[in-house]
Amino acid sequence: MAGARVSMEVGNDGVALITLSNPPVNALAVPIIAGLKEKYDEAMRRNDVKAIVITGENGRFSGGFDINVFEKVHKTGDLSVLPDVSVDLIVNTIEDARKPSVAAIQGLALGGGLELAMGCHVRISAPKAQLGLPELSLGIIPGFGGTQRLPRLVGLQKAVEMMLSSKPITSEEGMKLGLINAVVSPQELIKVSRMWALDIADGRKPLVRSLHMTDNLGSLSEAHKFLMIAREKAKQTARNMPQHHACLDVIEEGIIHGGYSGVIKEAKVFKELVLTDTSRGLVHAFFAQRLTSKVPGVSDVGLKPRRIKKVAVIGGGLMGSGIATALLLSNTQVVLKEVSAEFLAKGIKTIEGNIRGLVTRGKLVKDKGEKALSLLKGVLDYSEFKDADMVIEAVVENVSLKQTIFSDLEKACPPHCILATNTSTIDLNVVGERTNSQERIIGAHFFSPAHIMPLLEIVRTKKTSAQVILDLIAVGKAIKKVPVVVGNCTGFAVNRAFFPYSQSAHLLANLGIDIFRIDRVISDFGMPMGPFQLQDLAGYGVALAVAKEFQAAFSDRIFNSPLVELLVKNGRNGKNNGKGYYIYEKGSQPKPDPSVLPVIKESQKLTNIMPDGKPVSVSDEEILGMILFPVVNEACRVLDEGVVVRASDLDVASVLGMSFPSYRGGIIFWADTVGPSHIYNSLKKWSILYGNFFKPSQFLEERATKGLLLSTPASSSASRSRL
Ligand SMILES: C[C@H](O)CC(=O)SCCNC(=O)CCNC(=O)[C@H](O)C(C)(C)COP(=O)(O)OP(=O)(O)OC[C@H]1O[C@@H](n2cnc3c(N)ncnc32)[C@H](O)[C@@H]1OP(=O)(O)O
Repeated sequence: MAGARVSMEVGNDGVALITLSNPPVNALAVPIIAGLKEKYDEAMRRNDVKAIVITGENGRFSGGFDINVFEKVHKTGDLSVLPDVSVDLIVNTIEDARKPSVAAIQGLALGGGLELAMGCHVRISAPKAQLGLPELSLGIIPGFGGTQRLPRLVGLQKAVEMMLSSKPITSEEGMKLGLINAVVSPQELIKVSRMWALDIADGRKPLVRSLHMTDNLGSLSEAHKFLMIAREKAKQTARNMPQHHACLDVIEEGIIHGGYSGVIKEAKVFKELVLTDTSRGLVHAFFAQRLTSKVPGVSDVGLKPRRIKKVAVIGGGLMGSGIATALLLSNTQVVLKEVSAEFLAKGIKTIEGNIRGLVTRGKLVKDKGEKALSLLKGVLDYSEFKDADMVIEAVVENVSLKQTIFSDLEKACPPHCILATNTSTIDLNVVGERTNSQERIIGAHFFSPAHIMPLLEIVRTKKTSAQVILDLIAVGKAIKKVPVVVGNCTGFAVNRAFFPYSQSAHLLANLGIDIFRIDRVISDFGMPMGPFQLQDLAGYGVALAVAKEFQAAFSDRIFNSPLVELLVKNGRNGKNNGKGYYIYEKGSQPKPDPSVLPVIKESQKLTNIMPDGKPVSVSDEEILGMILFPVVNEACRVLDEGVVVRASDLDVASVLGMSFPSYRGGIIFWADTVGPSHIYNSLKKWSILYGNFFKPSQFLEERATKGLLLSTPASSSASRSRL
């Protein structure tokens, strides 16, 4: 890895300062690990070295083992590229050395970075450093002794919580828990660490090997009981993922047979987990998410994002107030415009509710909440728009209303102001038809609730300028969203790719397959809920409106199901009125409602698509394919038309916008795991049996017949770019 190096300076005090340097996060790449070993060997040999301090360059200790190495293993299957760090470096070279080591932490010590620090005899930290073991979020477990040392330092309960949640704590909290020995100012960090190292070397302070500690572990029976509860919880929260149970097993090994046994088992299980599909999917998702803001022609042409100080939001409904909340929380001044005092008051109340709700749930400190609210101003006209840097329009989906607003905006806003719309259905070229500002018109497609859902689809037209796209990417990141740049088409990327999702569910229901079985198969796969429960939640009005949009745009591959209309006719309105496919009662889980079955029968009678009038007989695997392969098929068209920059952007969008399980890597990554030719052959078979809805797209057919993965980039001439 270019630029990765480890340096060592030996001071007159006899302390060797070892510095890790591998920008931007000092990841423990293979050359860094080799460099550390080499410097340690030198420090041990030299008589003028009494003690060692390890630190990281540029205010960061280390972001952990180099995740690129996992990607390499995933591509080659070759585990030999994983160096033996746990025993050879951390136990033998650092922890069991004759000379003491102190970790001087700043910024972050995550994963292998924290494990390296825990192998040292003392940890001194600057304030507000992030400390954590997020390995489970990559489908693996800590592999440099973290499963053993963390419980010994902070206690079993806290250690399990930190590992299973993958969430970091601050150095201040670490100090309270016993993970950190002292929190000092950044200016004093190295000085205090050197002194502490010398105090140990000269016997004034004890040398503590955390792997040998036992006093924080509690009794064996308490540990057993706690781990049993943790396993039960993991069954619910981490379905389909092996790393949570594996982590608990490895922790238990160390509690029963001692830390060193635990370290040995950890290393073995770590290597096994690296090869799982879960790790492949999660590592892919990690890099894919970081790639979305790299947009050719936008982020690589030397442009710098402009500062967006003031944003005007038009419309204080659910979306507008959610968007305003997200902006306020990132310290942006927001002007909220509504058409009447009554609507404005309602919008402001929703924003206040959003922010105070975060405070109540402990997700935001009160002062920050109040500061955010102080940045909000409600208005009824455009006078405050004269110095706005960006406007986000979030009114109802009405073409002529939006056109009027955009032509008003052109007059009310300064020429540099970005004009964004949150439309999820209307063509952006049509929205800006009555303006001469096409280059600064852009889509900012948030997902509801906008202050919580992490995806932001940035919709560009052929005329949107690169500067405006870059600015919106920067705003998206500032408000903690993951921006994905997409082209202008019905449904954009996520809603477009997933429109067949509920359609196929309806098609199966009309073929006589039990809807509750369909939902179970889909939630077993890892979606948060099945398509019917999702429809109940979103509301039938939304289902009907969305179906209409897609019917108009893609009439060649639509299944027209009368079911939702029949439900509405029968007084059902989903979760809204407590009566949908499921029964909704306060305080209990939704229960399948048998009284919906006659309505489904009526729909089956109307569509009359069951072969010989009899329900079709299919396996669970076929149900999964019949629901998700049409989604893959439409995702292929999205790729073919160049609606997304790259296949992995669609993976990220599917995970963050549709809650497709991240451990399956995203819709295209998963499809490539299943195999394009299997998907193609299945769709072809079903299209013969059940019609055009399943007909494979040209892109899928080509990939399948040529034996190519769907994620393989198309040659630029072959794809019909919308970007
Ligand atoms: C054996 C061990 O137990 C196994 C391990 O240690 S596994 C690794 C455990 N560590 C982690 O999971 C941390 C992963 N990293 C992160 O969460 C975040 O990157 C961070 C909190 C460190 C920094 O976040 P942020 O400042 O927002 O920067 P972010 O954009 O995420 O990352 C900056 C760059 O560093 C890279 N990076 C971050 N951590 C990395 C790592 N551990 N290895 C390789 N690259 C890493 C990112 O890919 C990104 O690269 P890019 O600029 O080319 O896109």
